[in-house]
Amino acid sequence: MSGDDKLSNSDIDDALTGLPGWTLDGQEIVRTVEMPTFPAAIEFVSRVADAAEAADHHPDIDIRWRKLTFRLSTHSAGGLTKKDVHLAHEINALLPDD
Ligand SMILES: C[C@H](O)[C@H](O)[C@H]1CNC2=NC(N)=NC(=O)C2=N1
Repeated sequence: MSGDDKLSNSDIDDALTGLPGWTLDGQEIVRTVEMPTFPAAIEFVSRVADAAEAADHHPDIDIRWRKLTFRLSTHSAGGLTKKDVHLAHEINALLPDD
């Protein structure tokens, strides 16, 4: 299986088990996080942007004051692939501990 292959439903379920905060929404995985301030939210987006560029894989990002929603899917595959799971793990790793 290559990184561009669409994941099966059971692969997606397994991946979500190891991805705290992420949920499935149709063909995408989604996580909303809240930062303490708007500047902190923008700084976090910048760190995610660096990870996304390094991975050559880019989330859709919704910014509302200090609340950020990240949506991941692989456009070229029309669904979820390992690339989405990897980037979701990277985004989680950038978050401060709860
Ligand atoms: C050429 C480049 O690899 C592609 O355009 C990448 C860029 N970032 C991407 N990001 C996402 N989320 N899905 C893609 O299919 C995608 N394709």
